[in-house]
Amino acid sequence: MTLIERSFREKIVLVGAVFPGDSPMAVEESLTELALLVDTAGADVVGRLTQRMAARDPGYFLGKGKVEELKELSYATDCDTVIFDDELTPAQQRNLEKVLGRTAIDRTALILDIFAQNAKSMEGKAQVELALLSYRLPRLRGRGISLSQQTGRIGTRGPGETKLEEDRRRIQARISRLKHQLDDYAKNRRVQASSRVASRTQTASLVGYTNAGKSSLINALCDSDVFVENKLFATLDTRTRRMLLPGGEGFLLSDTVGFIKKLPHQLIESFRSTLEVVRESDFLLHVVDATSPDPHGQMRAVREVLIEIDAENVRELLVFNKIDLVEDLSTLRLDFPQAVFVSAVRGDGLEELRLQIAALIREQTKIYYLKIALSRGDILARLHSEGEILSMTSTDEGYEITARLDSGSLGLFEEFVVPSL
Ligand SMILES: Nc1nc2c(ncn2[C@@H]2O[C@H](COP(=O)(O)OP(=O)(O)OP(=O)(O)O)[C@@H](O)[C@H]2O)c(=O)[nH]1
Ligand SMILES: [Mg+2]
Repeated sequence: MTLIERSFREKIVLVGAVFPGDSPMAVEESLTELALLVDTAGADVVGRLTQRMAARDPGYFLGKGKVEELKELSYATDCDTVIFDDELTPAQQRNLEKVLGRTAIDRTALILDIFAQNAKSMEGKAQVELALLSYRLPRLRGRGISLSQQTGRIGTRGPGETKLEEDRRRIQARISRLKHQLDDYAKNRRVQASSRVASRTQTASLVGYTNAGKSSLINALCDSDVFVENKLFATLDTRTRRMLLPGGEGFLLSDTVGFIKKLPHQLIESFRSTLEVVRESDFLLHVVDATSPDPHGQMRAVREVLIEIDAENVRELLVFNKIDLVEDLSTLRLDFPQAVFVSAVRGDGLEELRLQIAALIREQTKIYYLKIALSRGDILARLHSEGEILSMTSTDEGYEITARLDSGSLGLFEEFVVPSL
C-alpha cells in the first residue's frame, strides 16, 4: 500500500445535518468529533455548516439553497475538501464535487483514511485495504479525471491511486485475494487460540470507544509497552499480554481497535476476524472515558459494534478511566454503581480493578465432584483438556474426581457431576 505524504495541511469544511428527532446538541457534538478525526488525519477545519432538513436530497444530500451556501463558504475559506458527517451516495458525491469544484467525501471515507495511515502490521494493512476497496468499488465510475488526479488528499489516498483506475474486475480480484489472505491469518490465530483453550487460561479483552485509554490500561495492568497516543485509532492491531492477579493466577488480556459512532461497516467486516478474540473472551473490560461529554452515547456505540461482531453476550466489567481529570465523579458513580473507576496514568483504582477481575475469574470457575466409569477414558481425556483436575482416585466403580470447571465446559460433563459437595 502506498500512502502519499502530504506536504501541506489540507483545509476542510464540515457539513452536518439535523433531521427531525435529532437533538441539535448531539449533531454539534458529532461535528466536534468529526473535527477531531480531521485533526487526527493531519488536516485543519476552516468552516462548519449545518442544516435542519426533513430528508436527504437524492441528488445533492443538501437542499438547493444550502448547496449554494456551502459553495460560498468553500470559496470564502478556500477549502480543499468538504466532509459530510453523514454517508453520501456515490451519485451525491459526484454531483457535489461537480458543483463545488472540490473534493466532497463523508465521515466513512475520513475514518478509512485514518485507518490507512495508522495500519502497521501486514494483517492490519490488508484489513484496511479490503475495507477501502469495498468502499470505493461502487464509487469508481464517473469520478472526474481531474479529481482522481488530485492525489494526496483525504479520501483519495491509500491503496492504489493507480489501482483505482484499474478496471472493476481487477479490484474484485484483489478483494478476493485479500479475503483469502485474511482467512489464512484467522486460521493461524485459531490454532494458537486452541492451544490456549487446552491450557484453560482465561482470556479477557479491552473494548471501548477510541481514545478511552485501553492501551494505557493494558500497559498499567500488564506492565507492557503497547503504543499509546492522544489520537483516534492509535491501535489497530490486537495485542495480547499476560496479567497476574493478586492470588498469583494469570490470565490473558487483549487490547483491541477502538470503536466510534457510525463506524464504517466495511471496517467492521474486514476487522471481523481480529475481533474474534473479543467474542471468544471469557469477559470484557469495557473502558469508558470519564471525561467524555456523552458517556451513554459512546457506550451505546460500543455495544452496537459488539452486537455486530456477535459479542453482545460476553460478560462485561465497566471501567471508567481518566478519573484524574474529573473533579466530581458523583453523577457517574450514581449512574453506574457497578463500574470501577480508575486512572491508567496515575494508578488510582487499579488495585480495585485487579480484585474485581480476580473475583470474576473465580466466579466463572467452580469446583465439582465427578464420577466417571472406567470405560469412559474419552470423557477423562476431555476433562483433562477442558478443566483442571484437582484430585483423582480410581475405585472398582470408576474414577472419583474433583475438578475446576468453568460454566462454559460444565455442560459437557453435567451427567457425571455428583450433586453433593
Ligand atoms: N489524564 C489521563 N490521560 C489518560 C489516561 N489514560 C489514557 N490517557 C491518555 O489518553 C490518550 C489515549 O490513550 P490510549 O491508551 O492510546 O487510548 P486507546 O483507548 O488505546 O485509544 P485508541 O487505540 O486510539 O482507540 C493518551 O494521550 C493517553 O495518555 C488517564 O487515566 N488519565
Ligand atoms: Mg489503543
